[in-house]
Amino acid sequence: MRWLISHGKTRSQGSSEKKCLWHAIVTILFCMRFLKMAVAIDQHHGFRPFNRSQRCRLQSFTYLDNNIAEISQTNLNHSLKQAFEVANFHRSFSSPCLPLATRLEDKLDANPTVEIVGGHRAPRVRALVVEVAIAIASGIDLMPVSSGLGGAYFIRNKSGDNIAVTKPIDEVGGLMLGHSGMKRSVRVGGTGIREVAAYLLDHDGFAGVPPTALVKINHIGFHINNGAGGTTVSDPPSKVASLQHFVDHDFDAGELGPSGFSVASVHQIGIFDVRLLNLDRHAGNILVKKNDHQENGAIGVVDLVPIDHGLCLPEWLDDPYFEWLHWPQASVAFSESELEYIHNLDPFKDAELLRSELPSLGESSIRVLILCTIFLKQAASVGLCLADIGEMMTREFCGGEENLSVLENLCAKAKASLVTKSNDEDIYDNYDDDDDENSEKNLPKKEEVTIFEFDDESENILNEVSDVPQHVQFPPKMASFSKNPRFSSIRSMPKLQDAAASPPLSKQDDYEDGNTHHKHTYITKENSDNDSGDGIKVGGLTRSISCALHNYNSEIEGISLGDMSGSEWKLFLECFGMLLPEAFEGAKCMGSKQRLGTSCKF
Ligand SMILES: Nc1ncnc2c1ncn2[C@@H]1O[C@H](COP(=O)(O)OP(=O)(O)OP(=O)(O)O)[C@@H](O)[C@H]1O
Repeated sequence: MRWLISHGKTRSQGSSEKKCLWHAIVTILFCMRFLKMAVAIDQHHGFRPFNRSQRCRLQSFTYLDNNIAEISQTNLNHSLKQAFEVANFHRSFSSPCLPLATRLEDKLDANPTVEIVGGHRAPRVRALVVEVAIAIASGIDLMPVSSGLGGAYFIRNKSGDNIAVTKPIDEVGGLMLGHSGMKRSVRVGGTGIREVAAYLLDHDGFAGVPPTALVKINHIGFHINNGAGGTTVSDPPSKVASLQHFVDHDFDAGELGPSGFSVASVHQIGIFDVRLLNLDRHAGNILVKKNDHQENGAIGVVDLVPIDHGLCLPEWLDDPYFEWLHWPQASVAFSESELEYIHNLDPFKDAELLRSELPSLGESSIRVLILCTIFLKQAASVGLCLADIGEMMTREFCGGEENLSVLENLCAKAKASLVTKSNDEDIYDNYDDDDDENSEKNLPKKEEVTIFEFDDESENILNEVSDVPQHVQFPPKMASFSKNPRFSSIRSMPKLQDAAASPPLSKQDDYEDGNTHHKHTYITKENSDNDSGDGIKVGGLTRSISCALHNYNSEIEGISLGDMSGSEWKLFLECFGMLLPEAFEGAKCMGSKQRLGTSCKF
């Protein structure tokens, strides 16, 4: 190797410098292949010629080899340099043969330390994983992040610079996998996949979501819950986690306030949040990078970087949190290029992307994306601004009561008309009351869905987590109607309880949507005595919602989109589309100028 480097260097002084550099790289790749074979032999056969540190070095080269196509020329040189440093080639590989690994640190090396398990096709993630793999191979420690709700770690390179942030999916706020998380509509264990979905959906880096992947990562520094609330090192954990590129920043938006932010940067994040129905866009989740200093020392141009997308794409329409909603920039009309970007969004293509890249993301969440994107496109096309749109999606507190958002009301109305249409067409003839009595037989047992043991096999973990939402649909508990005077047309809608906001009509309902085929088990129990509270009238039938999983049943609110068959969903979208123009008229009554006033400048 030494010869190789010096050979490359000497020749590179001549005219064919570039050619020689590539010659050296190709030769190195050749050597890597050889080393890779050695690693394979080392891992899969009883004969283990390498000790721990040698194995680490070999792995760092193997990662580089596997991912070399993804790395740009600059990164390649940098990564090669780092890999050489890690490998520390002045030490010989001709170590004596060692006995089978018995030490803990040797056990750790039995598997690769970082492996992509979701979002393979996303740009720039392989380079990120290579960098992290090299850092881990060099023996760095994980640094728990002090801010946030816990469960995040910084990963540093050998020089001590942060290069990535990783969040194991089982460490969110100490909650159990599969249970309701910080928001009921996103389960614990479902946040990592949403972080990756957000990156995949941020086409052309429009909002600036940092490269993110879902990985299986093996590091002794992870917190292990051993059941007794303590940490043990006897069984080093292999965890599924989101892995995100670390973005150098100076503040978060909460520390600075919005006055220095450009209209475009606020719009880009806002448009993104609307599409994905982000429930958690608080100011701490917007990083701020200074670009410029004004003469008076004030902060000039800044870049905004959105992070923490674990609470996007909920399983049903939930109440989003948009920090930017009352920032003046949100009331400025969209620019031509923003309108073009919105116009070019294709929600069905996005849905396909998620289905193919992240198959364990539930269909109900994908429908939320489709619906919100359609809403955004239509709203922007009639001239609504970001603040108008965000307001229509946000619930309103009125007299101590939470009212459904305008968007939710529109969906409830569309669902109600769907039921009416469906009844007219007699599509529910197959509904059988007798079957309903047996419905609980079809339910997953309580333990099956409430207990999620962490498993070494990441795919199993992801499937377990995703199984819950796919089998159990929670019919919405309806809140009262929006009383927002801006949306007079919505106010005239009937009360939801009477409007039959579509609880499921059969225990099992297959639907086809695009290339996928889904089966849902609904949880219903007939109770004709109860037509108040949870009782919802549907086409003359009144049912109360009985859920075997009591801890999930209480306080669940929101309109579910996942409980419709494929044909119902199509019909629903049609109805929804027809309701939009009238709703937008109401929103337009109050123009952005009125909200902004005249003295507002950026
Ligand atoms: N990509 C990143 N680049 C730089 N810093 C980051 C990045 N991601 C997270 N951080 C830092 O880590 C902190 C915690 O991250 P994050 O907000 O994603 O975790 P969290 O535990 O979900 O927090 P919370 O839910 O309270 O917002 C952030 O406040 C930020 O300082």
